[in-house]
Amino acid sequence: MAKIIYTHTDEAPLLATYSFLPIVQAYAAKAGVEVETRDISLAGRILATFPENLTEAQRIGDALAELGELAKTPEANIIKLPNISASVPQLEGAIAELQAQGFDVPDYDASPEVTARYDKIKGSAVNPVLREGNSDRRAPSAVKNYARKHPHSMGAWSADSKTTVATMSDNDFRHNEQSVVLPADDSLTIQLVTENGTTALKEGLKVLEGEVVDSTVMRVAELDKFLAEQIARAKDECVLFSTHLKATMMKVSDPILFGHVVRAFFPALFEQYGEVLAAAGLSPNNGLAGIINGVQDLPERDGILAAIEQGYADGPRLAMVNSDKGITNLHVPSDVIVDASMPAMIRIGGKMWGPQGEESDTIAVLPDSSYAGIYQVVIDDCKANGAYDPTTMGSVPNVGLMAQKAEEYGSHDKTFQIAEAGRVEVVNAAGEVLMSHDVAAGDIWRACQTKDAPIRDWVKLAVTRARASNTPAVFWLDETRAHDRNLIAKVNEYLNDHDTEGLDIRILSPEDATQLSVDRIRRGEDTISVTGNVLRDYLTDLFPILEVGTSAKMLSVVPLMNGGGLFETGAGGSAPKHVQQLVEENHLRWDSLGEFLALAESFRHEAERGAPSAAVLADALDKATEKLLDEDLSPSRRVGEIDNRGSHLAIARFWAEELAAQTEDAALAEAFKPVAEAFAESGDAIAAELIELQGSPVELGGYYRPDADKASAVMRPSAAFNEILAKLA
Ligand SMILES: NC(=O)C1=CN([C@@H]2O[C@H](COP(=O)(O)OP(=O)(O)OC[C@H]3O[C@@H](n4cnc5c(N)ncnc54)[C@H](OP(=O)(O)O)[C@@H]3O)[C@@H](O)[C@H]2O)C=CC1
Ligand SMILES: O=C(O)CCC(=O)C(=O)O
Ligand SMILES: [Mg+2]
Repeated sequence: MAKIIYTHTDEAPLLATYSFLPIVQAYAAKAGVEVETRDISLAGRILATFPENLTEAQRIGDALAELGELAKTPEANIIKLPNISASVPQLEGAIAELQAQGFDVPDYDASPEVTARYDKIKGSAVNPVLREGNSDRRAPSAVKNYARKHPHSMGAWSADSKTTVATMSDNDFRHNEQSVVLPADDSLTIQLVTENGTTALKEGLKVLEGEVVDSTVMRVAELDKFLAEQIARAKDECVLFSTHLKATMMKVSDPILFGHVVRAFFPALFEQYGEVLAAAGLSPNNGLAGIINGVQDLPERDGILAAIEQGYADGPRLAMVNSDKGITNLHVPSDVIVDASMPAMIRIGGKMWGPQGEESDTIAVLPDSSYAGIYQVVIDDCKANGAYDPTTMGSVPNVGLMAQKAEEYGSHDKTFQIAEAGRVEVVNAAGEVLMSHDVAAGDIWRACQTKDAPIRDWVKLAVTRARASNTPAVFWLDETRAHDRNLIAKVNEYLNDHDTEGLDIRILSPEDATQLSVDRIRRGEDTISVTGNVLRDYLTDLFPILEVGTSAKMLSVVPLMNGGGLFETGAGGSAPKHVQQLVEENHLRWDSLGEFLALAESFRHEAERGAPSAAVLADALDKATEKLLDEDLSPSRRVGEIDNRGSHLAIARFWAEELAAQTEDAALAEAFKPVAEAFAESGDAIAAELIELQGSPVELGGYYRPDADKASAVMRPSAAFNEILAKLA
């Protein structure tokens, strides 16, 4: 039997799964397609890591490792929902919850060995394992048409907006980059050479012929100087200070950068109490909230809290995550994540929220300048020409290089905070020094690898998409960056392997590519962005959020390099604030459009492998999705209106109608006739019921690991709806 794996993840997408998966399983079974789940949630991954701490009954297998292997085989057909890439505060929260639920998992800092095991679960630990292919993310035409007909709100931009991006002009990752292309398979050593001797930071790093390896360093003395300047500048210019990092995906480097921002904002706190905080194990890398919670029992508590208050008083106004609750940009490193936070700011006219809940211009600090410039181009364009118009604007789909832990994605085990001044060298097996950087104590040094096969595959995917959509494609590569120069040479070479006759394919720096793309979207023209991994992440939130209001509506396909398919649902994350709304008022505004789009592609993939009924399911689902968009039945943000469950009802109903009406597969039509009839009879009443039940708090029995029965009861509250699905059993 054909088999699709549907991932069990976290937060809002997990809750949506409790409602949607039973529908999918019931419908797919009729077409001979089995849909199984695998638990890759943060809680599940923690439990799978510590079997020896659990009872026999509590143990679960390592589903991520299993799917990682599956992704390398032609059999793979995986639907991947967004999952938590946990920061340390999130990881500690999940551990505490599991302990309270009776799982005897150790504390994060129980021992260095335990911390090392947890660090493998931390941050972006799922996506790089499953993404054994490059990425193809775009807004399908039904979604673009919907946005043109029902434009989302866009804040106004004013020419005198003081919002700006601040980034380093030297001494950062971008400016210190060195890059080599390996002439043959090799084994590398990364070593720190100091006056006291040589220490290996990493040995036996296997590399393949044609692989691009780069290394770089962020010099923290210069970083601190830069941050102090930006804090003073925000105060002078009376704008909010905000910082936008990726402490989740860039799990080693970016929490350290975040910690520097916290220190820079509260200099007196760290000058006076730095040692006390360090002795109490409280690191600024994990945010202000951890420090405030952690000092409650210390004798220095009052002085420390006063120093924090003094920091707020002395500094500029800080951008807020939740001004009602006093949660600032610096409270938790995973609250403000650059890919989603910068577009959200741009969408509302270059504003963030200040301490009094006021909308305000901001200096957006992105310390490393590798990619920060693209946002300044967009901001300048909006200042000059006003906000974009979703009813007329073109689209910027993306072809992203990410397979086999390409570029920054794979840097985690090659990122080091330098203990002692000296020189970091990358040395090959023959003892030759390939790259070398002088470093000071505290500097952040990192290396990245990009294998040749994924680069070839990426170029091919770009040409394929340019041809299929008859759209110009731009490689966003910067000839003043060492890594990008190596990539440009490869792109030029590999383009020769393809028929590019009549295609418009260019290579431009990220800033020039942004300018070209925004000029074209204003004219209603589309431009494919072909980018490395970080820009893939940034652009697949930026353009969708501007074009269609959210990255939830993206089709996000990963053609796996060994022939399987990974179908991601949307391009956004797990939207923690949606869970809060469900718990408080029983309304889930998660939009499952990404799931609908991914599922159709996954069925199609199954059909190509010999399950013809799956193609019928796919086509009917796509038609149902179009109808759902047409009739505006996506979840509303407000309680008392259609939510995630109501939109699942709509998709189930339209999908059944389409299946009953089609003539390609008589058995399927027959099977779905009674279902369509049942929906015709009671669908409207169920829709009303799903709205009426909203308004009061609900109990899920856990945040990271909700109780399955409780979550299912909340997400499948309509007996009438459940009975209709039961007809298919
Ligand atoms: N692929 C993956 O696995 C990814 C995982 N993540 C993880 O997700 C978590 C949250 O990250 P964050 O940066 O806040 O990003 P999110 O995308 O989760 O949230 C940002 C905002 O995007 C909007 N949004 C995104 N998806 C949907 C959807 N399906 N339905 C409705 N609205 C949506 C919401 O905006 P609004 O409420 O304004 O409508 C939401 O508040 C983190 O743990 C992060 O690590 C992040 C990105 C990708
Ligand atoms: O892997 C992650 O942490 C986030 C990934 C992400 O944001 C994306 O793929 O768009
Ligand atoms: Mg992203």
